[in-house]
Amino acid sequence: MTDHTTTTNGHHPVPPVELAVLPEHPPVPNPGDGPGAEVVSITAVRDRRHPYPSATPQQDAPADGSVLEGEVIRVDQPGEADRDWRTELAEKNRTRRPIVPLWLRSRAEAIETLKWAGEYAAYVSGYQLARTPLYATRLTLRAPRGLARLVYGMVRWTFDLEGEPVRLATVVKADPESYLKLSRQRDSRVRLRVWVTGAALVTLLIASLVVASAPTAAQWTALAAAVAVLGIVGRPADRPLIERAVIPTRVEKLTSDIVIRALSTLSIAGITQALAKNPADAIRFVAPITRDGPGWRADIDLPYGVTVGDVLDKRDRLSGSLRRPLGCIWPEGDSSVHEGRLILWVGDKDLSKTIVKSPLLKAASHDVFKGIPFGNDPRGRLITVPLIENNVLIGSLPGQGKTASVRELAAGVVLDPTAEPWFHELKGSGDLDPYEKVCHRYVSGIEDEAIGYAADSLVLLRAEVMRRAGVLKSLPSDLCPDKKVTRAIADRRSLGLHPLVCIIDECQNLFAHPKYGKQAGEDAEFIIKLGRALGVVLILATQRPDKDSLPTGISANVSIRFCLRVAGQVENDMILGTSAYKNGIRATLFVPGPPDKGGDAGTGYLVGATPMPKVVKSAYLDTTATQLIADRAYALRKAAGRLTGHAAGEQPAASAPAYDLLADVAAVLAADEAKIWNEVVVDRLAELRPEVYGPWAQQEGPAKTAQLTNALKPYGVKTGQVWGTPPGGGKGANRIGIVRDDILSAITERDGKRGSGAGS
Ligand SMILES: Nc1ncnc2c1ncn2[C@@H]1O[C@H](COP(=O)(O)OP(=O)(O)OP(=O)(O)O)[C@@H](O)[C@H]1O
Repeated sequence: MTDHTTTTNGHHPVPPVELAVLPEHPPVPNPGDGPGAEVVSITAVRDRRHPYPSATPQQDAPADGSVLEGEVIRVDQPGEADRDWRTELAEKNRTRRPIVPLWLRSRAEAIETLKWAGEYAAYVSGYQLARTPLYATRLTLRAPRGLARLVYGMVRWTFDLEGEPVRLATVVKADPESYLKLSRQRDSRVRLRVWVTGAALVTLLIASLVVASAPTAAQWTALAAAVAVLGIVGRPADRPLIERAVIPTRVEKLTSDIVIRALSTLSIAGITQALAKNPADAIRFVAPITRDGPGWRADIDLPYGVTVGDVLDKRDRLSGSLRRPLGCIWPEGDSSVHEGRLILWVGDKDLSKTIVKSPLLKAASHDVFKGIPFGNDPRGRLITVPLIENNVLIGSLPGQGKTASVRELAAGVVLDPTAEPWFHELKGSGDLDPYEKVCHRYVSGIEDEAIGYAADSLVLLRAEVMRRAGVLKSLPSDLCPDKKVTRAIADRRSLGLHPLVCIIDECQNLFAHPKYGKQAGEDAEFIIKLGRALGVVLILATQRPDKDSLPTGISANVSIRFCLRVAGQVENDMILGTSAYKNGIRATLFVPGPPDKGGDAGTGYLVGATPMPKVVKSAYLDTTATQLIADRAYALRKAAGRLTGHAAGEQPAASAPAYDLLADVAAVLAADEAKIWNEVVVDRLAELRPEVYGPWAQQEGPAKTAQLTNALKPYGVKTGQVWGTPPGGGKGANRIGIVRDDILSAITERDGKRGSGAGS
């Protein structure tokens, strides 16, 4: 490393000239000093002491001839760096290996692993049990050979026939001494062995007599055992009895050599150069390579100057070098450490060929406040998307799995009977049709009418957001301390703050529409910004993520993004957020096409749902499975009395906006009514538009009054105590009511704003 110098000076700023080197201590007299000592040049000595000799002696002294005091200090100090044991301890803590194996730390993963083990054991047992007749036949066929082998072996052993060739050799050699010795040994052996064999035969005979007099089952068992033993003895050397239930896995163990070899073939200049300079230490493994889920995990520090993004770009080459299918290779960064930290996970199974089963398939019901099980990461861990207080944007090229992902999220929504589904599928393919019967609002189509319906939904949703804001604000703080919708608040039906999930699949057809597009974009942005805390969730899916089809106000404000295969950086960053591509989150690495053609459809980058961006394969529900879930949701909702709107057979309002509250209130007030009670206004509104205000009028007392108070709040109209008399006549009283002039001024103010083009 280059050894740079710098200077310190206690008194003056350091001038840009080389400083005089002053000895720290006065010079100690040298025995060589004195008469006759060698005379040396002081400049030459200085130059020798200084790591970088001065080019010209003239530059040594400052121009004014003054001497500056100071000391030359090297930037890189010699010797070992002082180590701070606390820092080292912190580092060790950070990199320590888990006491409990990774798969045991997550309950879900542990259950999954045990399930695999159980399934494997059950499969092997089933496989072998099914083959017992085959094994029995084999043993029976081999039993005669086994009997022959047994008899032959016993005879040879009893009469010590193994020694026969040696005894014959002594005869041939005419060696009587050895022959006699061997014969004596044989005779004594045979004497003993004849007794042993005789005893064995007698035992066998007694056993046979016992079996002959035993019940038939015992006889068959004994016969089976005898045949089995003889069959085993008679087996040919090259043919095993039992067949393997599974072909042994050929997945190569991941080792550091394999990883280094693979990284070195990626043609990344930084890696190639570092390996050439220092093959042993260029690529560092910060932890041992371990099993992590159904695959191997290597934590690597790439050479200086190389980032994980460089490696992500070459995933296909990595697949070739590691000799594993592309769907098994999942390099990931850990930017919480640094940009060069690579976590290379090599799976046993190809993710693209895996179909993830939705846990919702068997769920009786679901709670959207717990998030929606969405899919698996490459390590087979379930990933849940938190829906409440979020909005979701899904994007990809056509045919990469957007609708399938939307279907899974929709399944979680419909299975929560408290959630109100507003589903719009603007391609007309009918992919969400199974859910139609449970939706409060539903449309499927690409024609203007369907687009207009979706646009109306956003207008209504915007008004709903405003209404909810008023209701939430008026809730006492002990009931709603955080001013946001919680499960408890959502369950209070009278408040109307239940989760409302609006899905717009193929939303580019709405936002790029010449008539509805602009307003729909503004409404969607408004809903995304304000609806989060109010239980209103927007899920948008698009196959054309450009700024005309996806207003930037939307793409900038959604909190959860799922990007399946896209064509390039621009689309990638439109869906996943600015700089995602630069940071190595690149949905361009997925292979186009459905799984049966080797593609990665259904696999994408999920950002915002987990602390770090994740590759996730969404759970797949085909039409039959979706239908099953929808049927279950329908039954649930029917039982809970939660089939509303479209599901209850209501026709959509002819055009948006469905109602204009201020205009309606103004319409029900007579010109001479300066002040009027809320309850009277609500009754008149219900008469005017029963489909909209009918439910308001059905409420009793304070709730009825509060309904109008809350609904007027977003318009800046306040209610207060006003004097009035009951409509049918009676005693006058002070009750909560409105002032007609307040309504008229709110209308004037709003219309003035609209006229000047200032939207909210
Ligand atoms: N999670 C998944 N698992 C397995 N296969 C999937 C998955 N998602 C999608 N596929 C496959 O990809 C095909 C296309 O999926 P899908 O219709 O959801 O794509 P899309 O992006 O909505 O297409 P388009 O933009 O044309 O509407 C499906 O028919 C299915 O075969």
